[in-house]
Amino acid sequence: MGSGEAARSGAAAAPDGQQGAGGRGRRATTSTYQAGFACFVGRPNAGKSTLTNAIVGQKIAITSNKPQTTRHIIRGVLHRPDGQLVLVDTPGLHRPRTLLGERLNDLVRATWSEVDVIGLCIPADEPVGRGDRFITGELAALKATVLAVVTKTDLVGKEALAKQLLAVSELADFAAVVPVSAIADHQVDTLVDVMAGYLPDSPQLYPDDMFTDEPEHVLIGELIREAALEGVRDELPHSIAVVVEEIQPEARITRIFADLYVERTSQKGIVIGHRGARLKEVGSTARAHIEELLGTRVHLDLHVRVAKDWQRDPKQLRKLGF
Ligand SMILES: Nc1nc2c(ncn2[C@@H]2O[C@H](COP(=O)(O)OP(=O)(O)OP(=O)(O)O)[C@@H](O)[C@H]2O)c(=O)[nH]1
Repeated sequence: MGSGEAARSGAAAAPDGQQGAGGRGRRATTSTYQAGFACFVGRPNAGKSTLTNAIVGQKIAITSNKPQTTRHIIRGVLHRPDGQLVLVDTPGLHRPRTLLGERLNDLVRATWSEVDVIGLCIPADEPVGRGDRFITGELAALKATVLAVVTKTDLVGKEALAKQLLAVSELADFAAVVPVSAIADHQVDTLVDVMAGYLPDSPQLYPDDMFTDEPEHVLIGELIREAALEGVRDELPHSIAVVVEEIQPEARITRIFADLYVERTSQKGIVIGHRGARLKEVGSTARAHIEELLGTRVHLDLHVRVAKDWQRDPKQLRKLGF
């Protein structure tokens, strides 16, 4: 798979240094600088966002226990003395039912074709299934090196994990199969080492102090959306979009004006809550996270608006940034 390295499998199989010189995705045998792009793919809920966060060590991608909450591509830059691993976060590939679904799939494929290393995430606690086979097939034609990452290993015992590693390694000729638990912080560093080993020789891609190249307003929008979804995911799983209209930095405070879009008037009530209690809570939760992100005090002005059936309307989708 990928650039044709010898296939490796087995727990935490690391790429070795004996695979010849040069070429994309080859491990350098010297102390050269390696940098490149990587992403995690996998079925919804496989643990991609949680793993990305664990690696970058910053709350940049939104996670939830409901599928398909990751919408924007968010990069995290991991700085190492010998290189840079740039993580790109993608939504899950899924059967498109709406225009939003189709756009998301296009976005996913576009990302896949631009990265050097892809980690296919398969949870340790769920059997390898049709979805995993489908994604594996889609990955086969790419130039990237593909690793399998068996996620959530804290949820299973040793024996079940061994079986899962075997089942996963039988799916395809992965460059490596790495078991990992982002939540228990088990093997996360090993995974990074393995991924970094497949990056091409390259000059530094981003300055040392850069952790993400996502525009501030997108990150802020994600933090607001995450806060707004808290507790109402069952009622409105994919019906909330956020547009940050204005960010005004002042001497001691940053003023942020944002609109929260729902699809129907009935949903507006859910988001606002009794006498505005929920919206107030959403505002203070989001504000705390934004203050952390920006390192300043924040005044957050939230408005809830209805954009009828925005998921199906191309004009609305464009306006909402899709
Ligand atoms: N126990 C355990 N749970 C995990 C681990 N990693 C992720 N989870 C949980 O699995 C659920 C899904 O995780 P996400 O990181 O949102 O999954 P995702 O693949 O990004 O999901 P989509 O955005 O839907 O594609 C969340 O409830 C996480 O808390 C892990 O290592 N151990």
